[in-house]
Amino acid sequence: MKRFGEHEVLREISFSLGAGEFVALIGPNGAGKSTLLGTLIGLILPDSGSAHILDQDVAQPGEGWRLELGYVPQEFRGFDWMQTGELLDYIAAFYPRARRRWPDLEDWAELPRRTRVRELSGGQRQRLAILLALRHRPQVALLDEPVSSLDPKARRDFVQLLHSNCKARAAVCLLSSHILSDLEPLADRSLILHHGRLLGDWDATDRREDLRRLYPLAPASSPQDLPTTLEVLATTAEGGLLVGGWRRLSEPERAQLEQVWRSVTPADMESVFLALTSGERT
Ligand SMILES: Nc1ncnc2c1ncn2[C@@H]1O[C@H](COP(=O)(O)OP(=O)(O)OP(=O)(O)O)[C@@H](O)[C@H]1O
Repeated sequence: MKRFGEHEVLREISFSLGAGEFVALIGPNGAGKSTLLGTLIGLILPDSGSAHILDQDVAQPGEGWRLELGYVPQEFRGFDWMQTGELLDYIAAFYPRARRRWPDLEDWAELPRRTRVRELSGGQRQRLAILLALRHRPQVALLDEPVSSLDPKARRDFVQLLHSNCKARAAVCLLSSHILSDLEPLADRSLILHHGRLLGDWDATDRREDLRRLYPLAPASSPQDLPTTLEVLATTAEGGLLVGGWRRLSEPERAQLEQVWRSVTPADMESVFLALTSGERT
């Protein structure tokens, strides 16, 4: 739990991150994503509770743990007077020589080494923050909206690079973003945060196969008529439903249900996000 004054910003959140997982952290503005990431990196101290990544208690970092972390902040500030090359060399000095390079990431960033940080464009500044945080190929990458200022090609290439690295090195990657189309095809899991609570933690297969959006075909369609194996997770303003448990239905049950409800496949990340955060949850 984390409180700022009287405001409870994170509540009863529990999840674990395992090796090789590429996880999307999504939620509306003010949901608590940055606070959660700050807690995981050890920058923000929770008032109660604990957080573990790869079995490591983040409040009690063991020797070498910091070397295995990479954190991309939502906004990169400071070092304005330095040239980007100087800053990269300066930060590299904190890491052992063998950990200072990720050539593909450096090629992707295409940063002019002699330009001062204050003269970089917003997107270049974001590329610099990414390079500073990840060039040592950490085992745990925590990224707070790292792609919001990047152009579409840079965004796509970066997310793919990050994903390939995560899989090749069995690293953990937790990435918050509002651009769900980037994450949809790659995320193994999606965590949905709203008002400081974790509303959902689905792995991609569960979300695709087990969740469905249903829309009434007849005015008389009522959630009470649904098979009891289905769980209604949220209702939307248009009378639609987000349901879980689709996998457990037999073919005849699905056919019967589809006479009165139109089932929309798949329940993609965006529709699940919208139903849970703007619909009425049950
Ligand atoms: N240092 C602080 N002092 C007081 N309140 C804070 C502080 N940092 C964050 N908050 C509050 O905590 C809540 C969560 O903020 P947070 O930045 O974690 O949200 P977020 O999900 O990252 O939002 P966004 O998508 O807009 O970046 C907000 O209501 C915010 O006003």
